[in-house]
Amino acid sequence: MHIGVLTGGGDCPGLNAVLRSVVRTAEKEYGSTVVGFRNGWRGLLEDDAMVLDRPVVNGLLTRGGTVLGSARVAPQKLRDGLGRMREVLDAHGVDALLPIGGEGTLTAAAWLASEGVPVIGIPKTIDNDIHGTDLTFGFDTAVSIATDLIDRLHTTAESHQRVLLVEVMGRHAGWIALNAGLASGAHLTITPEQPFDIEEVCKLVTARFDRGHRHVIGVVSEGATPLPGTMPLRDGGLDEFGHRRFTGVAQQLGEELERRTGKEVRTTVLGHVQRGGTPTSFDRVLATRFGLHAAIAAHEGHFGQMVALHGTEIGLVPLADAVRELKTVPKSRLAETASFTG
Ligand SMILES: Nc1ncnc2c1ncn2[C@@H]1O[C@H](COP(=O)(O)OP(=O)(O)OP(=O)(O)O)[C@@H](O)[C@H]1O
Ligand SMILES: O=P(O)(O)OC[C@H]1O[C@](O)(CO)[C@@H](O)[C@@H]1O
Ligand SMILES: [Mg+2]
Repeated sequence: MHIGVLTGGGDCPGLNAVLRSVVRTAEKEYGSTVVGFRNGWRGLLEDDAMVLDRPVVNGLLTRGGTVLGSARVAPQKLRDGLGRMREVLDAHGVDALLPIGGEGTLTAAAWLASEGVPVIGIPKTIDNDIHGTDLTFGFDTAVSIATDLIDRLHTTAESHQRVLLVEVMGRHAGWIALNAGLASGAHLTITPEQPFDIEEVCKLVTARFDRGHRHVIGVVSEGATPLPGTMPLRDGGLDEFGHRRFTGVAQQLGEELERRTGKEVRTTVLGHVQRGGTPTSFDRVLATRFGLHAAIAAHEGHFGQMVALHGTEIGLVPLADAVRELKTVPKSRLAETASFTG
């Protein structure tokens, strides 16, 4: 069998580990071969391919990023390019395509599957917002990095009796904020799932200083929004791929908080450091198991499916189900943070 792979969307720790795992399994267990398409779907449209064999993937287990490169392509371009993508897959003799990506890449994969292309999806994203799988690889690394950095902010916040707000990634889902907030003992966590009330935030901050505490740490998802009518948030419009352009919610919240409470506020935006560097051992293992099971599923012909973590086991779920909606943080998980707020 000849397997095609590509990595789409934002890069994330563990992508290279998946590539290594797919190649090792395909070659060693089945005597199969693997071709990689560069820069996500663009590589398939432009026939930009590279051989992926064991010498190429040696040493990739611990390396962040993706040796295949990643890119975003306007969905309409993909839809217009279906014929071209089929030609390229045929020209390479690809029997199964394994797209590795977030909800966007997997939505494209589900659509290709519905058009009869033999596809098996592999879920990746630091955001952990893919349905049908308990976790995606990259998430554990992102939470670990964010936790470590927030830990470091506690000391400065205390020394200066400041409010320190930390903006973490999370466009639609607050998983990183929730977990990094709990792990680092944050006093306040704000996620996209629950619009915040600036009045409540001010009360929490004032009450904490009144109780004699010397600092406040707040974790804010980049996609958080204020309750309508409570405070303004600049509108950045949409980018060419239809994603909302962020304008720095934590910074704007911080300015408003400082104005209303008189407390000194500083904001740190963690940004892409959350996606960089080597994956944690957890993500190395999850990525390796996803790659292994996707290669097995390809050889068994389970097309139109996505590999997924269920408890401790790796299973398969229909791609169409996985991309129907995003997995956001449920109210019950948000409620769990109540005891640690303030
Ligand atoms: N609705 C869609 N239909 C077809 N293709 C899509 C669709 N949404 C996204 N894609 C394709 O998938 C690519 C990657 O999507 P996106 O930029 O949302 O990243 P992702 O895979 O969701 O990863 P992440 O969100 O973790 O960065 C897009 O550039 C586009 O080519
Ligand atoms: O790297 P870019 O294109 O700025 O994308 C950033 C987005 O990608 C992610 O890191 C992964 O989906 C999001 O958390 C973030 O909103
Ligand atoms: Mg996405």
